[in-house]
Amino acid sequence: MAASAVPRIALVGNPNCGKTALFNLLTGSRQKVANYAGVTVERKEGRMHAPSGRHFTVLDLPGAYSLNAASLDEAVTRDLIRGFYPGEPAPDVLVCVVDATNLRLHLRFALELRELGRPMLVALNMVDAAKRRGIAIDVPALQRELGVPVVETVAVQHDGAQSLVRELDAMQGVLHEPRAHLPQHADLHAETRRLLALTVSMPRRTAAIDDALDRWLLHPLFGLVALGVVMFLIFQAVYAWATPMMDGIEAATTWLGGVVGNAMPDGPLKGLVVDGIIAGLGGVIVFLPQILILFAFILALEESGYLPRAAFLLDRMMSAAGLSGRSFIPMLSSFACAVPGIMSTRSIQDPRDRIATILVAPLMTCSARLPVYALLIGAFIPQQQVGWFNLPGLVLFALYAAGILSALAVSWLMKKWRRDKGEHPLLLELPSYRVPHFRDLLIGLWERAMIFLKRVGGIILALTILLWFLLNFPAGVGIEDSFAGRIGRALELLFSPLGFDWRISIALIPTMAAREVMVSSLATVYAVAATSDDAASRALGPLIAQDWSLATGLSLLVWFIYAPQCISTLATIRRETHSWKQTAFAAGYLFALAWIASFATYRIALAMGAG
Ligand SMILES: Nc1nc2c(ncn2[C@@H]2O[C@H](COP(=O)(O)OP(=O)(O)OP(=O)(O)O)[C@@H](O)[C@H]2O)c(=O)[nH]1
Ligand SMILES: [Mg+2]
Repeated sequence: MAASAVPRIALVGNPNCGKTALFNLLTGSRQKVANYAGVTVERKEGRMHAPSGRHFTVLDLPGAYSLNAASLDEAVTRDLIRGFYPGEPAPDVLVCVVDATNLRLHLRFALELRELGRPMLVALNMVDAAKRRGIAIDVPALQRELGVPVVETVAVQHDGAQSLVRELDAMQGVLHEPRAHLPQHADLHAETRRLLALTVSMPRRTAAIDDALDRWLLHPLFGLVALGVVMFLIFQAVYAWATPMMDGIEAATTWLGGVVGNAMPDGPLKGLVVDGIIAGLGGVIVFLPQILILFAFILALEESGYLPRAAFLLDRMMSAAGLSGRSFIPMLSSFACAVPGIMSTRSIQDPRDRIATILVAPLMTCSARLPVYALLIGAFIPQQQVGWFNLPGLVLFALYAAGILSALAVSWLMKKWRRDKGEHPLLLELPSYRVPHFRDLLIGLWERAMIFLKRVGGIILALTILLWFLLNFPAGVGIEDSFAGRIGRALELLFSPLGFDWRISIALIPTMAAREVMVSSLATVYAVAATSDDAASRALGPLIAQDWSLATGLSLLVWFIYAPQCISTLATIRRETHSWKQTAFAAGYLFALAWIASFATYRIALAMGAG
C-alpha cells in the first residue's frame, strides 16, 4: 500500500458485540444500533480523524460467527476481509471487536481471524457491563497470549474508544509489513478454553437478573401473555398520549390556513397554497405525535434485548406457518418500513425461508400507513371506552394484528405449495437485557421525526402540488371534469365495488409513492371541492365522516392492511431477489388480497346496515 493512502480499518466480530456502536463513535455516524444479532447487513464506510491529524477509513461490517459464511450478510464480511470483495482491496487493519461479557463465544472468532496473519488488534468491548457483572479479565495476559494488541472499549460512552484510537494511531509503521504467520491452531475450541482459563475469572453467578427475567418472559404461557400485554399497551398509548399534541398541531394548521388565506388575494395561487399545501401537508403532519410514540416503544424494545426472546416465543407458531423465528426480526423492522425489513432478511440462511419472509414483509403495517389508519379511525370509530380500553386503540391493534395474521396465512399457503417442506431448528442468540439510554432514545426519535418531515416536505409536497394541478385543470371546468376527475372516474370502475368513489380512487394513485399521501390527497381533493370557505377550513376527519358511509370507511381501512403497490418496496424486492417473477408475484398477490378483503368488508358492512 502506498504510504500516502488513507489506511483502511475494518471492524469485524460476532453479531451484537457493538461494532456499529464503535463505528458511530469513531466516525460520528448514526448507523442503526440495536440489541440483537443481525442489525448490520451491509458494508458501511466512514472517516475517522485521529488526534495526530491522520485520517483513517473505517468499515463497519455485518457480524459473523466464523469465516465459513452461512448467510448473505456473513459472506460480505468474509469476502471483504480477505480482499475478495469486488473492487476493494483487503483492509489494512482488522479490529476484532469482542464482547467482554461473552468471551467464551467471541474469542473463537478472534482466533480464527488471527490465523489470516493480517495486522490486527482486539477491541475488548462492553467492559463496563463485564465489570458490573464481576467478570475480571487479565488484559496484559490476553494480549500476550493472543500476540496482538488488546484494548478495552465502551462503545456507548462518548470517550469509550480513546484507547483504541491511540493504538490505531500508533500502528503507523506496522501497517505496511504483513505479520509473520502465527501458529495454526487446529482446534480453536481447545485454544479458546485455554485462553479463558488463563485470563478470565467469572463470578459464580453472572446474570442473575437475566435468568430471573427469562424464567418469566420465556415461559411458554406467561411469556406469551406478557408479549400480548406489551403490544396491547403500546397501541393504547399511541391513542391515549397523542391527542393533546395532535389537537395543538391541528389548531396551528387551521390558524395558518386562515391567516394566509386572508392575506392572499383570491386566485389560483391562494388555492394552491391554502387548499393544496397547507391543507394537504397539515393533514399529514398531525400524525407525527402518534408515529413518535410508536417509535419510542419500538426503539426501547430494540435496545432492551427483549425482541429475540419474543422471536423465541413465537418460533413454533412461525415455523408452523412456514417461517422461522429468524424471520421475526425482519418482520419487526418492517413495522417501520418494509425496505429495511426486506434487506435484513439477508441474515436468514435458508434461501426459501428468506424468499418467504421477503414476500410477506409488506404485510406488516409500516409507519407510513399509520396516518391513514389514524385519519380513518378518527373519522369512523367513536372515542369510547370498552371495558378498560379505548375503542380506537383496540381497532388500531386489530389492524396491526390483521396484517400479522395475513402474513402467517400467506406464508402457510406458500409452504403448502412448495415441494420441500423441511423446517429448521431456531438457533438464536439471546442478548443480555439492557436498560435503554434516554439520550439514545431521544436521538432515535429525532431521526424518525426528521425522516417523516423530510418525506412531508419532499415527496408528499410534490405529489400534493401535482394533484392540485390535476384537480384544477383544464381551467374553468368543474372538479369532476378536471384531469384528476376524469382519471378518478375511470378508476371508479375498478374500485366502486369496494365502495370507493372517484375522489378516493384518485387519492389512491399517489399512495404508490408514499402511503401518507392518501391523507394529503384527500385533504386537497376535499379542500378544492368545497364551495364555501367555511367547509375548506374544516378538518378532514369530520368531512369524510359526513361524506362517506361507514362501510366505505371500513373498506378503505382494510385496503390499507394490504396497501399494495408501494414502489420502493417492490424495487427492494426486485433488488434482493434478483427476480422479476417474485416481484410481480408480490405485487399481484397483494393487490388481489387487498381487493378481495375490501370487497368482502364493504359487502358485509352494507349487509349489516352500515350504508
Ligand atoms: N453496556 C454496553 N453496551 C454496548 C457497548 N457497545 C455496544 N453496546 C450495546 O450492544 C448492542 C449491540 O450493539 P451494535 O453496535 O448494534 O452491535 P453490532 O456488533 O453492530 O451488531 P450487528 O450489526 O448485529 O453485528 C446495543 O444494544 C448497544 O447499545 C458497550 O461498550 N457497553
Ligand atoms: Mg452492526
